[in-house]
Amino acid sequence: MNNDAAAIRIEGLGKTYAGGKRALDGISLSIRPGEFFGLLGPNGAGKSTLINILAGLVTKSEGQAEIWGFDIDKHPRNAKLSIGVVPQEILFDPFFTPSEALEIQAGLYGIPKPQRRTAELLAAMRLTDKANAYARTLSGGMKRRLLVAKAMVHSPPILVLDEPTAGVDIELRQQLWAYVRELHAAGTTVILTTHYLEEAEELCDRIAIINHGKVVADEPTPTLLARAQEKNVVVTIDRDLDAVPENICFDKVELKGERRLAITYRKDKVNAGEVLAALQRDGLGIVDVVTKEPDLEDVFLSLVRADG
Ligand SMILES: Nc1ncnc2c1ncn2[C@@H]1O[C@H](COP(=O)(O)OP(=O)(O)OP(=O)(O)O)[C@@H](O)[C@H]1O
Repeated sequence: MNNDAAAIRIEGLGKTYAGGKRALDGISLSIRPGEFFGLLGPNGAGKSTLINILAGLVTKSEGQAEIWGFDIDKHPRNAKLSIGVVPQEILFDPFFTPSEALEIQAGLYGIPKPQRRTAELLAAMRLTDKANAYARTLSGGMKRRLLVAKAMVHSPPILVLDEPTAGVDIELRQQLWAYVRELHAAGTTVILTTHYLEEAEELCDRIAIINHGKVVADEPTPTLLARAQEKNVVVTIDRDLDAVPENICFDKVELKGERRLAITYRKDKVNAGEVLAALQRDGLGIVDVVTKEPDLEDVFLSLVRADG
């Protein structure tokens, strides 16, 4: 790879499935080497289609994609060697053991026996005890870990995780992230699709949001968070209220107990001072104010809503 090359470069990528469904509609993205990149979007946004094109499992309809500097059409073999994908679905041959599954996978990539990492990957995924157990006897979490190990047999510089923690319990999720973080710290570029927004917020340096097959945001995580337009404040006032005060400053206001108002306002339209002044104009004294920083969920919803 050239020094200036992106880990992944996607230009005008489109996919129309047989039957006419337009799953990707002109996606362009550039992911830097070493980045921890989050790909978010509602169900059906096109995330898996995008990943499956990169993995060589789905053919694109138009556009270009390069993996580690290798065009997926011109250099499919090198492109494939540069990426490891942990798929969403757990699919294994139930009669192979984890050890065999990793050996077979390494064989598919043409990795000579002495260079295989089977024992090391099993240990990293805490599967050494299960090395010789049939895959069908593994728990859901163990199967998930085996998928990560399978994606790493050829030591790819890029690891893609397609919703790896869906249905995975918290403890296991944390183990999985600890390992992925280790890989990332060692230089692996990580791309993660997830529905768990707090997970993306915690792990990813940069996040792209796709909706209806288009990129609606692609920014460093803090910038994206700052873009949330909805702000929430909870104001405690000095008297009991039996009705909610209406004001054009507020987008939404809810009574939380007798003296607490949860107010949502758009920070591009008003500031907190104006919101509080509006309450004071109604004759309400302000005892306390608590503000909540927007989380990714807020940003995500406001962007997806803006996009229609
Ligand atoms: N093989 C296929 N044939 C026809 N349509 C498909 C096929 N695979 C996906 N689609 C459609 O393309 C759109 C994008 O699907 P995709 O699986 O890429 O979305 P996603 O963002 O990964 O969603 P999810 O989070 O639910 O996995 C959806 O409308 C889906 O129904």
